[in-house]
Amino acid sequence: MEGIVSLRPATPRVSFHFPKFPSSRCSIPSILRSPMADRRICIRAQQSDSKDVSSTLSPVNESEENALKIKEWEVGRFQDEIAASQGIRIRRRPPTGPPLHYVGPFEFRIENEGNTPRNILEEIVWNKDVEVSHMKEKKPLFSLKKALDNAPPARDFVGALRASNLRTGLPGLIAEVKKASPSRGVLRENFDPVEIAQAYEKGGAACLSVLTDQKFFQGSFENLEAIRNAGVKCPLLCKEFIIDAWQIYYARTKGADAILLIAAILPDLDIRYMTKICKMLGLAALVEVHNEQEMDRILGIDGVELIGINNRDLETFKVDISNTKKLLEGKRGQMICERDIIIVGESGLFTPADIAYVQESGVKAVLVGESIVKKSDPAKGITELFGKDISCNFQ
Ligand SMILES: O=P(O)(O)OC[C@@H](O)[C@@H](O)c1c[nH]c2ccccc12
Repeated sequence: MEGIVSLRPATPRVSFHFPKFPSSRCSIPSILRSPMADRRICIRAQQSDSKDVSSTLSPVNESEENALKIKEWEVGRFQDEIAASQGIRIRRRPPTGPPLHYVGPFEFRIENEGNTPRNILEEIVWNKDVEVSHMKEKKPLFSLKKALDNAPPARDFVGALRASNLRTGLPGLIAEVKKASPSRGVLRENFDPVEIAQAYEKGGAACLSVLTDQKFFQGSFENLEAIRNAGVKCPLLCKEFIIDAWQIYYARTKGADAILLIAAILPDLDIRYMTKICKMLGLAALVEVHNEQEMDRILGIDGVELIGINNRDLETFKVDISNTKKLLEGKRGQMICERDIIIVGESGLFTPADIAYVQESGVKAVLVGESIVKKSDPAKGITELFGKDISCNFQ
């Protein structure tokens, strides 16, 4: 939104065509935001070499600019409305008052919610929104698409989990390269991502998860790239807060084999759209849920092969591994079996008893960070976690 305020075309060479939305009360898919945002970047790119031209702004431009701001604001409201109707509490960006000259319903004009995030997940999402819009400016989608040709080939993430489960009779392990988290602080001081990744592979991990969020998890895309380039064979999950399809392309150019889609922040239509993009790029999508409502939403989407049940509530950080069991009971578990969906038990797993508990609940894979990354030898950490050596050498 900030960028729009500073948009000052020197000459009226840019014309805007707004999609026609019937009324400010109706719902439109949030993915419709992307063309708008892309247009914004495009316009800014066209203007990048112009001096400060604000004084030469004609009244026509001024009203076009206001119209753009109003439409973007309305689209933002539609997005939040759709999300809320699906039980999503996380708003995509801080609420702003309606733009100047807005002539919509009166209730919008007197509303003032303030711009404090309601919880940590919302704070992460708001930060990510700003971060992604800056990254998109530097590397627009067309240049990312070109970079795809030079990316290392995508490997079979789901296949690796299935094979490991068959080989060991235990859940396939996705071992997480995680330096820190907002809830636990720094987990490992001397943190060498490649060394940790190699130890995980040696210890019998089927796949790895690499956190790429810098601000809250001290991760990076450099870590992901370095692990891939070091020749680690385990397929890699890019652990990122994805809110825009652009990030999926970016992850692929950095060597990811899978990405994470979090149901608590993405409406159904985004998940449908993004899983299709993943298929197109040869990536696996791990769709993460935390409660029954999210699980039911995801089971209503065709083509989802991999669902993660997070035992940690990302809004409060409370961890409860019985969440995995709860979400797999009854009809849901049956449906998952029939469709041959792989369930990944995520977070808070520390002991062989924890692994046995989630396995009995129906998971075929687990995602583990803290308990193994903290060990001086993460390979041994895996043996301790499973209560036996699961490395390939041993079998
Ligand atoms: O360190 P733990 O408790 O073993 O958790 C790992 C993983 O499940 C957790 O890092 C995670 C699950 N979903 C996420 C979404 C974003 C960031 C992190 C996560």
